[in-house]
Amino acid sequence: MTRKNILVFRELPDDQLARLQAVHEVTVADPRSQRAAFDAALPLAHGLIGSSFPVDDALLARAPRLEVVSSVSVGVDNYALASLHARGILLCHTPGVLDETVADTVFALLMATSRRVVELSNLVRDGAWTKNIGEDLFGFDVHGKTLGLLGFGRIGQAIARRAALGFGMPVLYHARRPVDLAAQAPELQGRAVHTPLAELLAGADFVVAMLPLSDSTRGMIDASFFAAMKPGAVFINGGRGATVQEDALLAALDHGTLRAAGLDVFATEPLPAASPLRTHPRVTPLPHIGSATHETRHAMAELATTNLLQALAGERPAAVFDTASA
Ligand SMILES: NC(=O)C1=CN([C@@H]2O[C@H](COP(=O)(O)OP(=O)(O)OC[C@H]3O[C@@H](n4cnc5c(N)ncnc54)[C@H](OP(=O)(O)O)[C@@H]3O)[C@@H](O)[C@H]2O)C=CC1
Ligand SMILES: O=CC(=O)O
Repeated sequence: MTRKNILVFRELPDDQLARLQAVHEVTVADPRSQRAAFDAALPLAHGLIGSSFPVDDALLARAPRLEVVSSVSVGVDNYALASLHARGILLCHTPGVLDETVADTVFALLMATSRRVVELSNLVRDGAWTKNIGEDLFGFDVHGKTLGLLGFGRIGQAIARRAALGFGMPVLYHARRPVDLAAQAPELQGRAVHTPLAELLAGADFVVAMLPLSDSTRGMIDASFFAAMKPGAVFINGGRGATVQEDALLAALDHGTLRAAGLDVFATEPLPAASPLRTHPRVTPLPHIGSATHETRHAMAELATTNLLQALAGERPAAVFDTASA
């Protein structure tokens, strides 16, 4: 087989890099820190692999030989989908291998916000645990409360399983189409119910957004959304930051009835130092760590590498994103 040129734009584990180097010519160059090397390799590249960097129209215009882009992520909002589709460039991603880990992270945020884990841990660290804590520092139960899920795909369903089967939580979910639970998630039959958004927001004690970022979801979590939430409810975002209007979220915390927010994702990442979300007392912020365990990040890199090798060999990769659907 002809050796092709691969440009790795975000570090890969050594064993996956070795799989690529065994078959192809590989350049590793992070466009943020090794711009000149990246720019030199891009026009020759047949395949790109990496994550967390915008592969936009301008970048694609400088990559005339490109056949495949393999993202080490499930979300594809960093990619110029229309141009990829128009040029017939395959886009691969990593669905499925991170679902359980991301669902764990979302549950960590549910627990942290409702039981005030970070705040009370800091109280101990600060030497302020001088007597039994009083009601002013009590939390709220998670078990038995109602969970409202926005997005009920692979990860949403993994969150719903934890909530319904582990925590006895009724689950209301919102997606554009109801899911055939008998076929896709029989264990959630009778436990998760497709619900109109207004009804979900009025009934849920925890609202978890697990949405992709697209034209239809950008900014959809706005002031009217927060105003429609049950008083005292908690908001968690594990999907993409730009689905939320962050000013509206802050207003709901400061002037509305939102109890707390747990956020793994932000409209701008890393979160700017000046963002009030960084230090708000009722916000638990995380640095986009949904899938960040050793096991899962390795599984993502392995799937992305397999996708790329398959595509460059002229085979149908294991996980192709349908750019025509965007
Ligand atoms: N924090 C992190 O580290 C991570 C974040 N993510 C994010 O989570 C997203 C979801 O991943 P995954 O579960 O695998 O994706 P899926 O494609 O399996 O699920 C997406 C869900 O969102 C629903 N949805 C899409 N558009 C809308 C809309 N306009 N209104 C209501 N529901 C909508 C879909 O249903 P329907 O099409 O019927 O509307 C579906 O239920 C990723 O795209 C990524 O952005 C993923 C991994 C890690
Ligand atoms: O945000 C992470 C992803 O895999 O998408």
